[in-house]
Amino acid sequence: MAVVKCAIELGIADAIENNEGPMTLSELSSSLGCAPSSLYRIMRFLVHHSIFKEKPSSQGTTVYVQTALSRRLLKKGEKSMVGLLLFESSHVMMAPWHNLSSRVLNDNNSPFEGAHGDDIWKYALANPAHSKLIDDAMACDAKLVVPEIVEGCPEVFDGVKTLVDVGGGNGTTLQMLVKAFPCIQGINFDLPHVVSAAPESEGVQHVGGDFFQSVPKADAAFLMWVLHDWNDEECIQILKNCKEAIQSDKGKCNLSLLLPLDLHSDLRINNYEVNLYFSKAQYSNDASTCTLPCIVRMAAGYCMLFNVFYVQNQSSTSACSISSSGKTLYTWQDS
Ligand SMILES: C[S@@+](CC[C@H](N)C(=O)[O-])C[C@H]1O[C@@H](n2cnc3c(N)ncnc32)[C@H](O)[C@@H]1O
Repeated sequence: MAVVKCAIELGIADAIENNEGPMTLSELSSSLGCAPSSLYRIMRFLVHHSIFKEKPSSQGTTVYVQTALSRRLLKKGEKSMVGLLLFESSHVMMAPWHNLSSRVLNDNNSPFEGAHGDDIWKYALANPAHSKLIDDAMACDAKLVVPEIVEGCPEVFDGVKTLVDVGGGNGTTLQMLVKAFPCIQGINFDLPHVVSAAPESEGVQHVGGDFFQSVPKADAAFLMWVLHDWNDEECIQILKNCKEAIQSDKGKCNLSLLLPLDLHSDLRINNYEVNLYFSKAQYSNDASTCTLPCIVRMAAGYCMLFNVFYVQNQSSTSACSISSSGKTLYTWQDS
């Protein structure tokens, strides 16, 4: 993480991109204004981890070449992950790792609170610079993920006229969804200090509040990178408030499921299928089960988030199962 942060701060990927071609160590070090010997050690590490590539040049020297991964380290551009990497490698986010043993010894103790005295959201309220780091991190993730949602399962937005993004950050996600589906009116719902710093955007209304209290009314609720922050009881409260916000005779509900990877490690490697078993099978013509569009994401390396969209008024679910290559890996009753 430290070396990746160093590469971003030095602007290594930007220098190679601006050069419009591979660079030797001496070209790169003079472009960045640093000593070749120190830079060599950084580049050796980054090449070893396949972030940059090394190849022989026609002049017999070695040159450094950009890869798809190193382009994530460009400071600008739609595919840049710099915001997320600078957030995760910030002093504030690294400090809790030094409290890991106290978390193991005392399960109720959050490492973040141990390091900073408050949970991350209260800390962000009191520290606007950290709040902006969070927003920028999430926005750069959204720029990668939302186009996949738009392209991969546009049908989940069919008929949705109003969409509330619950914990929507600075509204980047909704801005992109509303652009892709202009019939949708977006409501970006987040804590008051977050929405007050969010940029205005056509088709997106910012609403400040607390999702543990209530969620603004809409045809559909959308949650991304939210439930992993909370325990089961808190997730249930958030989801209940989402359900309250959606009229029962219309709309779509976004159902999310978190699974610990240590329990379901085989989920990592296979293709996933989520089956919802309907008590009233109106979604499909005659079958009592169907596979719905589903987005599977890794969340922080320890759990998976399944986002399943279903039409709320068409049927009620009584059970859900997740299977991979025909083998049922997880079942979940009484939804
Ligand atoms: C990890 S971010 C996800 C942002 C956005 N959904 C995305 O994927 O880019 C979690 C968001 O939840 C918001 N949040 C935390 N507690 C909240 C609360 N009680 N009510 C509303 N929003 C909250 C945070 O401010 C933050 O923007």
